[in-house]
Amino acid sequence: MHVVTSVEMRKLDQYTIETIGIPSIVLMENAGREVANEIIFWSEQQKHRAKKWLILVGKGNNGGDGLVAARHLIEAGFDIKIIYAQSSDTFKGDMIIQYKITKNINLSSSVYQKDTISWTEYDGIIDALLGTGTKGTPKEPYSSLIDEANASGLPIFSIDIPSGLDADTGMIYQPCIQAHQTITLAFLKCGLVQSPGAEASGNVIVKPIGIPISSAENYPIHTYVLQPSVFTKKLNVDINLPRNVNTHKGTYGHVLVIAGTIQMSGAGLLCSKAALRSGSGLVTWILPKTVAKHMLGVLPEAMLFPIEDKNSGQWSLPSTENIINVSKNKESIVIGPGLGRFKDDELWLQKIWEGVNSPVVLDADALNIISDAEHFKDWHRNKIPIIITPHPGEMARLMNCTTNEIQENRIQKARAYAVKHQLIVVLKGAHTIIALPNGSIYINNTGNAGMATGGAGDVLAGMIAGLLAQGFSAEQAAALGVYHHGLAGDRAAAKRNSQNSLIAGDIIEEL
Ligand SMILES: NC(=O)C1=CN([C@@H]2O[C@H](COP(=O)(O)OP(=O)(O)OC[C@H]3O[C@@H](n4cnc5c(N)ncnc54)[C@H](O)[C@@H]3O)[C@@H](O)[C@H]2O)[C@H](O)CC1
Ligand SMILES: [K+]
Repeated sequence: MHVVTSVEMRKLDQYTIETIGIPSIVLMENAGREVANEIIFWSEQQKHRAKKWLILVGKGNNGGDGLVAARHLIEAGFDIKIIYAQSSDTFKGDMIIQYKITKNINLSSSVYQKDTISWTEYDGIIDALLGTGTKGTPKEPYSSLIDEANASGLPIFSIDIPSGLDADTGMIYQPCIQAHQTITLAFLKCGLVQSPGAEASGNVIVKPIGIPISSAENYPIHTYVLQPSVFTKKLNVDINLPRNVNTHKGTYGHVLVIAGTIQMSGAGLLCSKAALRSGSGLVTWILPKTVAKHMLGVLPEAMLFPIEDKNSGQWSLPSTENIINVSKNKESIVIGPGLGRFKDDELWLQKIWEGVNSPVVLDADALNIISDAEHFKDWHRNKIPIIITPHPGEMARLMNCTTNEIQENRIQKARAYAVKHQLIVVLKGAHTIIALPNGSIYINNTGNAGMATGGAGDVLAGMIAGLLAQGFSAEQAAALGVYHHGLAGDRAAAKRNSQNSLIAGDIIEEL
């Protein structure tokens, strides 16, 4: 469940080699053997023999893993050909040892020359070119070799990471191996669970090579992929906890939804319904009076609290007093879906922020208000837990950078903002990132592209507020909300046998 950067991986390697005393050559032998076993397992499932493989070998330890795999595949009756990206005079350390062994057993090999490989003769490729030692875009001849391998149409099994992937950010260089499967060693690498790296890696499996899992605890690694074991072990929550019989709706809390305008009333509706569907006992939706008139009975399970709006259907500064009064007996508050921008909205948000005493979820325009706030820097450092749920564009505005800069380093950006402002950041997108004030990161792997649809964010904000209302901590509510939001989206897409036609309401129905 741990996810590491290349630097962290090297530290864990060093700890294992120097402190525990397992020689690196043993780790490499274990790695190569695990890769060979995966290839044997896969080839046995193919209709035809699939035993003629090319192993593309780089000059570093990733290449060494490949040479070990070659030996074990030969022993298993495979027909193996090694293609060295570079000549052996560039090899060092464990790679020289492996190279000599392959020479001693006369393994068939040659140094790569452009357009000389007859790819169609082979059943598959092992990519042992570049691993966590990659720095920047693959240089020649790696670049041409990667292009040829991708063009061959053969299934490619990458060792540790697909060559051409940035192991830390998930960005892919040009070119990057498009792997059928990636056998990553010891721990997941960050780049394997962030787009577009996740897509280039194909099916990712983690294989132990002798580095103790406990080393990641001691190191300490604080990045995890959200999965049931992480909920129980790290977030101390059992996702299947049944409800206690002797309870009533008050047990499950009361959410205050501050959302919606005449143009975007649906956002408040989706947010309120999602809060109910995530299990909160009660929901009060506070909204401009003109909008409220049209919402009577639309969501009978939610209570409406109309706010004077002088027939504008918009928010205004004087509403803060009512909002703060209504918030008094609520367990959680969500501000922002369909809120729109209005005169003095920064002062409006600051007054509410300073006046309420329950955990707050900030989404959509509430985040844009903060981005434009002159002196936001401090008025959030108060007693209540804050969860913000920006999409990459909103995160870019909050951090005063471009959306691309966010997407190129999602984990670092989300972590930096969460630690600096001491709040929880839910950075939405493929593989949503949850960053905690202490720097811990949870990466979500549920969900699908069909959820890129208007209102999906309103649903997530409502879900997180609904979970907060039930007494989950801010990090539990953020993680549970993101994880189940994606699961519900996956179920909805499966039910409709389509991602394209998914709409936000379908997600709520699958909760
Ligand atoms: N460290 C260990 O105990 C183990 C590591 N394992 C495997 O080793 C790799 C990491 O190996 P490393 O030697 O650090 O480098 P790489 O093999 O990943 O390749 C980098 C290699 O290639 C050169 N290089 C770097 N960037 C580029 C580029 N853009 N273009 C061309 N060439 C490049 C660089 O000089 C290096 O020499 C790890 O992924 C594991 O696969 C074992 O699995 C376990 C023990
Ligand atoms: K590789």
